[in-house]
Amino acid sequence: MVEEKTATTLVSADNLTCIREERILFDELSFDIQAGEIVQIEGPNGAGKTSLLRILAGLSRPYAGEAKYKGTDITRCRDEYNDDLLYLGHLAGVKSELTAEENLNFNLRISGYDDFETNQILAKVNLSGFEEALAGHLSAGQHRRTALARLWHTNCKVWLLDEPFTAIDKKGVEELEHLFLQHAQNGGCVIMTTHQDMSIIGDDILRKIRLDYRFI
Ligand SMILES: Nc1ncnc2c1ncn2[C@@H]1O[C@H](COP(=O)(O)OP(=O)(O)OP(=O)(O)O)[C@@H](O)[C@H]1O
Repeated sequence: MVEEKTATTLVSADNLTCIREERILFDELSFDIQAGEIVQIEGPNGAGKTSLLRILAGLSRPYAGEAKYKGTDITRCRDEYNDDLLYLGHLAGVKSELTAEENLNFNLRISGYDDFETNQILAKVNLSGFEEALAGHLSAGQHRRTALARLWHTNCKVWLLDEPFTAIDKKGVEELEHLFLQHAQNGGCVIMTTHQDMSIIGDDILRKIRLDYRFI
């Protein structure tokens, strides 16, 4: 029984505590996220959602507790975890001085991919005709789509996404929801923060982890 659970657990929080500026954002937070799950970290502004995602990504350290990948502290399996992790933060690594195509090309190459058609991937995020546009000249939604494009070409199982729907129109949100469902069905997991209501991923599918801050 225990073996079965361990086999499908991808990401775990094991008694995570995060303190910022003398404020406990979360305390002894524990959960396991299985392959096939779509998870929303929810809570008010400042509750610690981004802080939690950054800890799960290994970008910052918790005050106490461990973030784990397949049952191992992520600091002890960093190479394997990094190979399986796609993290898209607020700023999402899009450089204004590069074109949409150059940005995607760069992001896929530093992730180790060398066999892809940037134009085909950009078409999936509705950026056909904008391949040569400087990212700094794109609209907010198009800029965000440039960052999100790499979700359409990845082998990473664990997707950690900070506000993926920001500035994305209704149709784009639905397309992303379909992609998340497909990723979960293929054995991946999606862990995201969002204040956006979803229309395709219903409450029967979506798992919510709520953060509510309190003071020391
Ligand atoms: N490196 C840091 N140093 C000091 N304080 C920080 C740091 N990172 C985050 N904080 C503080 O921790 C709190 C939680 O920030 P966080 O970005 O995790 O919240 P959030 O739940 O993602 O908020 P939002 O919904 O507004 O995006 C905020 O009050 C923030 O100012």
